Amino acid sequence: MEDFPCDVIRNFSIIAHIDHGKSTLADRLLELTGTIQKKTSGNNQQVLDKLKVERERGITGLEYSFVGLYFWLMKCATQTVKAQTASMVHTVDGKSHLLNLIDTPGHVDFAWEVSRSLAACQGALLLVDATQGVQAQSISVFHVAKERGLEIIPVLNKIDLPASQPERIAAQMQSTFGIDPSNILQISAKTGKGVEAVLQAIIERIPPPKGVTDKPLKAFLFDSLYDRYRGVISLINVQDGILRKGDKITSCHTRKRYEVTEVGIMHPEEVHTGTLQPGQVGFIACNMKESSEAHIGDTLHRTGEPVDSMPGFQPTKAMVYAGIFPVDSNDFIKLEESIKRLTLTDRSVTIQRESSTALGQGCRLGFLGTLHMDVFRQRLEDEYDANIIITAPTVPYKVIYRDRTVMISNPTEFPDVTDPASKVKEVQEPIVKASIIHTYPTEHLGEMMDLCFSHRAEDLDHRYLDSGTALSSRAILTCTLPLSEIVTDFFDQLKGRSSGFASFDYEDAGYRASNLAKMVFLLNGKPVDALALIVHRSAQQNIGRIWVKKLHKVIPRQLFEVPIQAAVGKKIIARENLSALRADVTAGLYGGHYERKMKHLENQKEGKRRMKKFGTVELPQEAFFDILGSKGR
Ligand SMILES: Nc1nc2c(ncn2[C@@H]2O[C@H](COP(=O)(O)OP(=O)(O)OP(=O)(O)O)[C@@H](O)[C@H]2O)c(=O)[nH]1
Repeated sequence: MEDFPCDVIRNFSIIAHIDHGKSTLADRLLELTGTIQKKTSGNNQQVLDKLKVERERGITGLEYSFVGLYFWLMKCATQTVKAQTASMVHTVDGKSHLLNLIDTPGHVDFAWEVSRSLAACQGALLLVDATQGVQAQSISVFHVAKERGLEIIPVLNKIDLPASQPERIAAQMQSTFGIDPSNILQISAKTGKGVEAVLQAIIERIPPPKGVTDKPLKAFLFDSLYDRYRGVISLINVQDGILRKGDKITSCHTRKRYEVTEVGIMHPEEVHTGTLQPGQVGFIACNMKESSEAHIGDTLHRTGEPVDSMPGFQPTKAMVYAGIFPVDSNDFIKLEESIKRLTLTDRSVTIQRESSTALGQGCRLGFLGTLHMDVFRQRLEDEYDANIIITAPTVPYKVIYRDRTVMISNPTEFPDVTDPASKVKEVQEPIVKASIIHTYPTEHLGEMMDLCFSHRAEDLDHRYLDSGTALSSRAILTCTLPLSEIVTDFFDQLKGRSSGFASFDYEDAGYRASNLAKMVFLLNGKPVDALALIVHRSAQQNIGRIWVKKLHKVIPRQLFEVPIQAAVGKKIIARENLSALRADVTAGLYGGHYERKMKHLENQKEGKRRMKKFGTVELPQEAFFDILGSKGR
């Protein structure tokens, strides 16, 4: 490893949308540098695309679609299990260079990890499919890369396909990213055409890392894998100093100490080198037992020689919460054990025990986003054979009291904001900045805008990405949306309304005041106090989310979504508008799981009795709304 000082090292990643050819390009780079053998025709397995679930489902090669997107995100989530980082050596004019390809998850559910893995790079290839054009996910990752000062090498892929339109897509890249079309490389990762020029550009355009050998050891942890036998394997980038096998190291974040038992590079399989020099990228094993100990963005130093940690360390924060309950309550212990084992490999999930009157004992889990949640649920079912119900996802709310601020992630912890003694000043909800890129705007633009407005969009804007004819051009629509609006059915609706021709992405945009209302309604004839979050208003209808406050014994403490057939004024609704107040409980439980639980309970006498009471909610004439926290709306 001493043969590779900083000036011959290049650390880079590939930013690409699903199926734009990231794995194929990575394979070509590995082949051209002699890191792996050129494939024989019968062996088409991609080296860096190893994820089992993807192989089993034959996802690679799927046309761009939401199904593909789903599985691709699934891969992103499980990249915490298998990262795709590889080192290769490329010799130009007799001078050997060490090129480290560092993988980045491509979705903003993992925004923090994207930003951290890019922090280990000095450059990135921005890979765009010359038949598909720019997609929403690439834009947000591009901006993160740009903010970090990375050198971007734009690459157009799949130019071998007859449907490719390199000039048009290059113009799109110019208008979206401000890239000069003459800097764009045109390649076919499949046939290998133009890939040699990519290697050359990596060496010529990307600056080398700056590291100093005789400074104290400073290593940056950017990813980790979990190995059943060896525990956590951390992927690191040595910033300064030399890391050796046997070194005693300390984590800046946890202050825990470890002894380095293995050091090496991914080439692309693990190759033990015994040391890693400044600027180099590789793996270490150091008896870390749980993934939660390997904090992405952590700095490691030699024990007794402290260094400044990388700036801005933030632990991952959960943005979407849901309760997971066993269908059969006797299975709780087994379920909890499975969840704990699964979180060993996915450090970003938070767990808390929870119990519900109707659903029994369960766990409340926090996820980075809804897709992360779906991936976790699917893995729990597939890998641990768990038979579960998952409740409607909720987001964390910020309750601002006169003297303090409290984060609430469980509706049951919601304070009684209607009680003046509660001293609640305002309730805020998380919002995101959303981008939707879609084709055929003449047909779909109105639909997309409608969809956004019906989900409480604000600051809506749109512009065209290229100057094609109105029928074939692409447009980007941006707006702010409450996160709670996209945790339920936003993806499905987007897919339906755009006929699959839209890509969607979002990033965290802080919190804003939300509309909470107090109401009283009748449930099976009995008055029930409730809190409603008015999520959508129009002259004809108001959609409210209701938290049942004084719980009727039989109702699980869940969030209900109800259409309320009444107009709501700013402060209190006029009584005469409160006709035909009828609301059906529509989303008490998430997806098809609700029916499964019902079915299961139907087999139990007691359950039958319990579930029967899940009926129609009647809002009486006397129902009233007192909107709180409506500042600025
Ligand atoms: N014709 C053609 N097909 C390509 C090219 N590059 C990739 N493909 C095909 O496009 C599909 C997707 O390529 P991948 O390399 O798996 O794409 P990816 O970006 O890694 O996709 P994910 O792994 O799902 O993120 C595969 O069927 C490839 O064979 C190319 O240059 N030309």
